[in-house]
Amino acid sequence: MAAPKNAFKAALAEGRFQLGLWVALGSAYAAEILSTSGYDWLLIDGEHGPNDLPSMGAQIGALRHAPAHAMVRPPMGEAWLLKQLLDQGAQTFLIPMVESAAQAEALVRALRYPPHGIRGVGAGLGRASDFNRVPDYVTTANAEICLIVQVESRAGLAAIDEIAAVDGVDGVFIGPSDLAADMGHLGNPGAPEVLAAITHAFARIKAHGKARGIMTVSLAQAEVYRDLGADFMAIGTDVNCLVSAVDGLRRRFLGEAPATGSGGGY
Ligand SMILES: O=C(O)C(=O)C[C@H](O)[C@@H](O)CO
Repeated sequence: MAAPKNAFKAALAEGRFQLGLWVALGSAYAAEILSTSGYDWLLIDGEHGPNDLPSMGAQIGALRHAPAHAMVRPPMGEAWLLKQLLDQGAQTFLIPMVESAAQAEALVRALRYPPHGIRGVGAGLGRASDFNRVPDYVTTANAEICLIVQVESRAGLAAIDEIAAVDGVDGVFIGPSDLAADMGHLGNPGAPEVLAAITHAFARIKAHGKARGIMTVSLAQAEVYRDLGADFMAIGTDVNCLVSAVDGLRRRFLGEAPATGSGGGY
């Protein structure tokens, strides 16, 4: 009996587009509610959501047997935290603020057992091995790890080829909000200069045979990114959907005009 198959990683390898949703409420209950909404993946946001290891672990558990695959974003790509999240059962990681091949190589090693990495052996205590009920977990886990690195700065763009070329990086996710901020377009991820940078980045990622990822809360922008060749994309967040639904409900009942705009530029 082996480590669970990573359906998201397999889909990317087969070129099947994967539709996602950002999950930042920090609630396992909310994650479970969303897990059967038809999205291929849900991003458990430990960078901007009110999350810690226990809350991320609970959300990983809520998605364990769900149709939607759990993608986990830690606040930063620290090996000690990745080790804990791996043992909690996470198999797909989105690591923010990657700006060099050396950083990407260190992440590859942090997510794998020796001899291919430095992951400490202790999954027998965790959900990853079904609490030590999977006898072949440690010898099969490496193959089911999916590493997505975030490029979201000018420095990261300058190193996009070296980063995408790293063996063990399965995909590169462009963070439009932080990239826009670093490019001088804070709050305006749709700026033409940012779109041009994303277009270039996608071409380079594709040239290295890696998956292209991105997120937006604008359906119009999502069409643009899809046409650019996004292989996996989040098209909204649980927080925004909750706010717009409940605020809109009250306005409609009271006959008020709908809210204008889609909120800030993150
Ligand atoms: O830079 C970006 O854009 C991202 O990385 C996504 C944002 O962090 C997230 O806040 C979207 O809600």
